[in-house]
Amino acid sequence: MNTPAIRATGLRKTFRAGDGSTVVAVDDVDLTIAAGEIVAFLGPNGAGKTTTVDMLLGLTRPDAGTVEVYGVEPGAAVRAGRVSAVMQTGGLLPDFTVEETVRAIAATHGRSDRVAAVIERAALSEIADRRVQACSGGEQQRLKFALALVPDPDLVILDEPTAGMDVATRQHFWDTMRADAAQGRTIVFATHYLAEADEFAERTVLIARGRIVADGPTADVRASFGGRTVSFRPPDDVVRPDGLDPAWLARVEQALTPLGVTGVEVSSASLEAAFLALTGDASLADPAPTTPELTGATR
Ligand SMILES: Nc1ncnc2c1ncn2[C@@H]1O[C@H](COP(=O)(O)OP(=O)(O)OP(=O)(O)O)[C@@H](O)[C@H]1O
Repeated sequence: MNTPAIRATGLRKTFRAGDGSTVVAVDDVDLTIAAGEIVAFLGPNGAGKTTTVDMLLGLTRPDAGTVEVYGVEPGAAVRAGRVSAVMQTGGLLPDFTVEETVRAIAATHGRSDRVAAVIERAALSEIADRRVQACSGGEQQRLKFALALVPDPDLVILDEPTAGMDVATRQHFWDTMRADAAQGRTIVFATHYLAEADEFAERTVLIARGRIVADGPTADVRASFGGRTVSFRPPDDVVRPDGLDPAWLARVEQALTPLGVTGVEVSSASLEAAFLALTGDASLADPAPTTPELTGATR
């Protein structure tokens, strides 16, 4: 069998909180990621995503457990240019231009040949001469992404990669990621955007309070916990500014089809429903839809 990109077993990390108590940030995490997978590491704030990513990259030493990246310890994999990361924090030099930043990092890797390619890949050509301090949050994020691509790594680990990006930039970012994955790059990204996991990851690892609570194909994670949702659009004449006609609703409960309901759709429950069921975290719920729609969940 091919060596997995990541093999982590029994990972555990605790921190001492300000009040002297112990916080278990990561609690007995086992994770194996095969080469070429796109994996979302999904969890609410404080779930343990960053701490896990730090351990996968060798930035933090686990209290217990082991991590191998392509069969070697993470630091060695990083030094060999096989893995790189886009982290939430981490400095860019404000007075450098975008291109100077890429050149400086490329030089440290001995990969000055990669400068033009990564600038193009991260869609930075138009702002190559812009100083970092004048770049927007999303542009800085793209620059970090470019820096991560400099060593042409087999594995890219991204911690909240699209934070600060607008919709179009985010879309372009993921198109690039997908193209890279199609060529065999392994991509692991931490996110608390459910939609991003749903749309871009083949596999979702759901983490809550330091523990993995679900791990599988994203569609399965979505389907296995949320039951089924039936949604349909009501006829126009029962839609009111403040909602749906309650008398009509009562009749709908008695019988659906004779009431002129069209466009009935049966779809899997959202990943969000799975997330809420598994983590009990309501902070990630989408706002209520503005278009009146009826939905009913069944088990
Ligand atoms: N250096 C530290 N000292 C003390 N506690 C820490 C430290 N780093 C992390 N923690 C705690 O460990 C837990 C997990 O944090 P972590 O940053 O890994 O979560 P996360 O899932 O990445 O969250 P977010 O989405 O907010 O980035 C949290 O309770 C956090 O407060």
